Amino acid sequence: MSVNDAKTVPADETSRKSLENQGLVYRVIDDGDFAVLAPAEHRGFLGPEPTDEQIESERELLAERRVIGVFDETAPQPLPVGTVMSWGTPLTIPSGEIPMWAISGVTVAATHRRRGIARAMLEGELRAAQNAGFAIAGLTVSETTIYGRYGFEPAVPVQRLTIDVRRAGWAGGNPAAQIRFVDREQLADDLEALHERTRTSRLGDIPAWRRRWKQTMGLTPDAEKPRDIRGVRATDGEGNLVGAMSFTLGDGPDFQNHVLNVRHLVAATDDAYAALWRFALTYDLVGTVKAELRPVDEPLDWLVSDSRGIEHRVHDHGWLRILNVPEALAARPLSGPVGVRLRVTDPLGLADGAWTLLQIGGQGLQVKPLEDSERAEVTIDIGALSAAYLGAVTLEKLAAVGRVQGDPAKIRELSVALRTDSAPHLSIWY
Ligand SMILES: CC(=O)SCCNC(=O)CCNC(=O)[C@H](O)C(C)(C)COP(=O)(O)OP(=O)(O)OC[C@H]1O[C@@H](n2cnc3c(N)ncnc32)[C@H](O)[C@@H]1OP(=O)(O)O
Repeated sequence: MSVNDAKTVPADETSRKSLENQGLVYRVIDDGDFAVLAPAEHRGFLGPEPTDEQIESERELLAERRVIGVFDETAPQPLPVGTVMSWGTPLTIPSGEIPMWAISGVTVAATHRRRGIARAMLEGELRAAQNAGFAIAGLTVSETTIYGRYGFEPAVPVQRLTIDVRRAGWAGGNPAAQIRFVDREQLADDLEALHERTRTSRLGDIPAWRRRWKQTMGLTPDAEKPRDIRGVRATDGEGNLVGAMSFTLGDGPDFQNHVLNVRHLVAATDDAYAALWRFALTYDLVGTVKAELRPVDEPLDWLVSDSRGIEHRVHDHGWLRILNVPEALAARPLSGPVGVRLRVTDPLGLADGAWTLLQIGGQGLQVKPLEDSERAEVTIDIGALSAAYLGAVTLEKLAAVGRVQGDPAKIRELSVALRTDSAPHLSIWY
């Protein structure tokens, strides 16, 4: 299925029936219902009631997505009591891209919580995605405790950096790229262009959308303090755009120690990367630089004089859920020769099975069903396999906590095969 066709996928019949048994209506929402969707979603994420202008500004994005609402027709307000949206998107993997079913905007009204509405919506999304031919689903989460039960696990970690700039110092020389301030509209365009140019070199990243960059630059009606947001672009010797950074400057303990918060930093060249960081770390009257959603293999430590001036806090960010094991594994090249009989367990019964994985020479991976699954050499649950899919966690580590069982030599063989050249990095929320 093309990634663009997700919007036409109908509401899942099993979830529709299970919610109907509770007197609830589960259905795909169309353009006419967007006026009630945005208020329900804002309420679900503990935000204020959106203005008409905000609802209108979200309409364009919602129109591109498959939106599900759960309605309680006895409720005095017409707002859905459950929401979820999804769309097809390319996910960067070692060989290029795989179509992914992205899920977002999962909310259940506080009046209807803990009676299985989210479970029905999530299981409905996974069945719909699988029926539509997607081999993998993904999401980013508000809480880490919600999605493991559906077979999702963190597969793309990121880190938060807090930099004491005076202690860290700058040791990265004088990069050639020129840094110049630009207005917010220009920087939204620059971030969009650079993200699209570079995302296929970041395992685990996905395309963004226009509204994402407008939000980053404070150009949507819900923006708080948009005038605090500044932007710089980096250009190379020929004047080509090679990097961009949006940031805010906040108060620190005193006037000489402001805090520079990096909202987004993207570079298409190593020189632009160094130039943007040098700009941030040598900003007059700034004592601390903070940055979120940075790659865990960020080379910044090697550009400063004292790497202990940089605090790293690694945390989960991109969560994946494989829906079709043979297709997901065959889509990404494994490193080196492999011959492993693998059994995958899946509590939801969507992707379980047993296969022989064979890769010899340059022929690519052959995945054949294993007749007698008892003969599997390695057994792994679907969440653990999803976590290891882009190489962020080794199977040895997952075996140490009981998520993988079997012959240690075969576990190691498959673990080595799943290794990737770089750490995955998802640079946006979705
Ligand atoms: C991809 C995204 O959109 S991430 C955003 C998620 N949404 C939010 O954080 C908004 C605020 N929270 C909510 O709207 C709701 O509380 C939701 C969506 C998280 C849960 O909705 P509910 O309808 O109450 O969940 P539901 O009753 O279906 O519970 C299903 C299971 O999840 C568990 N669960 C539900 N919420 C949570 C939670 N916050 N933390 C841990 N477990 C949870 C339930 O205990 C239940 O467990 P079980 O079936 O394994 O026994």
